[in-house]
Amino acid sequence: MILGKNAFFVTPSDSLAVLGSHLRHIPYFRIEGVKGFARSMPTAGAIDRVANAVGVDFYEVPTGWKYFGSLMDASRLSLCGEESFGTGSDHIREKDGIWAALAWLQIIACEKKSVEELLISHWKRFGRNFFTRYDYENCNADDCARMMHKLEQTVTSPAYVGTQLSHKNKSYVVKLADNFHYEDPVDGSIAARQGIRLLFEDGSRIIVRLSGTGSSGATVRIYIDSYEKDENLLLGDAQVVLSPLINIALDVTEIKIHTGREAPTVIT
Ligand SMILES: O=P(O)(O)OC[C@H]1O[C@H](O)[C@H](O)[C@@H](O)[C@@H]1O
Repeated sequence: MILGKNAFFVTPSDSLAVLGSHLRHIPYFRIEGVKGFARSMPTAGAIDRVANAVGVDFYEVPTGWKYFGSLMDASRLSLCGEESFGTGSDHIREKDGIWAALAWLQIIACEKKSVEELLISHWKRFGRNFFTRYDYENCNADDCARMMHKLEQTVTSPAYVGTQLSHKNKSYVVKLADNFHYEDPVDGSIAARQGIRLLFEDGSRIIVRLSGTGSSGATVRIYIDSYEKDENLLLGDAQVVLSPLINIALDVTEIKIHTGREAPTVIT
């Protein structure tokens, strides 16, 4: 986890994106070159914009480090990360927090900027992905399966594309909605039904999936990725900016009805 002065919090998605746009400062990449970037599907889309701007291959993979490993083995990946804070490069086939902290220090030294200044410059250039994750732990597995089934049926009906979802004065138009399906570009293996994605026209996203690591019952994870490129809103309070999309996500999933939970167990 990267924290600047006065506990300035950097989301894992932003950390990945800032690393991606400054790899030229790290000697390893000057020698080896930059092969590709990847993030897990629920991770906010900040790195996508960097990949596009610098012309590097980009991969969106299901949750689980093994998907990055496959790309690394094939020399397709230089930098990867997940919303759950794992970050790494291809020097080792695992998450490496020490490497990530050292990479940040190298960038801070070269740019002569604080963590906060680096983030503000980044948001001004690329826009900002405000992000939060709601976890509902130890829910009834059958109720959650029903919720996921109903949500998938609703959002994957062809008429759903173009739907406008609103809360108070903010509206989002559905650009694409699916249950994420991944075909590994190296070995062709398929990972189907990896989580429901609602992608909006402005680049914002709602992701809903069941955890694969919960120990009892089912854990529902709802990921909110609210993209903002209006300069006046870049420094807004994250909880205020995220509030409309959070409310939309709670409505669309009907999570309170299905799980009986008034609030998540954990908010990250
Ligand atoms: O969201 P879950 O299915 O519980 O998975 C949470 C985490 O599990 C493992 O640690 C994986 O290596 C991570 O990639 C993943 O983020």
